[in-house]
Amino acid sequence: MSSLNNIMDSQVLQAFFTYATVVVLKMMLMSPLTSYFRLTRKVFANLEDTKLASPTVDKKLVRVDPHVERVRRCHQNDLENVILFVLIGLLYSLTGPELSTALLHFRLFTGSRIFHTISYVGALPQPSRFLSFILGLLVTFSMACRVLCTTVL
Ligand SMILES: N[C@@H](CCC(=O)N[C@@H](CS)C(=O)NCC(=O)O)C(=O)O
Repeated sequence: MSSLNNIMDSQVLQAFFTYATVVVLKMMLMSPLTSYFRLTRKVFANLEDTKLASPTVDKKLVRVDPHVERVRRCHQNDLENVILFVLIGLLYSLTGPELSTALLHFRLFTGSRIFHTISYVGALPQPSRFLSFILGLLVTFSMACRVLCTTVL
């Protein structure tokens, strides 16, 4: 129990919890954002959902809209990247990295995912989205290398 307390006292772990929560909260925002676009653009995924916008069930409201699909793809991309960051980041935090190095990793990843969302939802010109995606991927990769170096070597 006392070793668990020692682990929880780690500044790196506390920083990781903070940044992981920020990036997960950002990802959680994508669902309400999708709903916002569905309601304002009257675009629904299921027949029964159309009643949210029209008094009767309306088949015409079940359709695909480019704006809704853009937000959905952005959410999907978060799922492909944020979950890996949370998993690898936790292992990385347990390897005892320098606080400054760990903070650099966590901040770069969080910033890259926020910028990825802005560039995707805002349809900014490429390579803005690509660069933010690759930065986040490299950060996760760097943390994974540290985990493997600590455990294998
Ligand atoms: N699953 C992704 C893998 C590659 C990736 O994540 N690329 C970034 C930078 S171009 C992206 O934002 N892809 C758009 C997307 O996932 O919808 C894809 O199909 O594009």
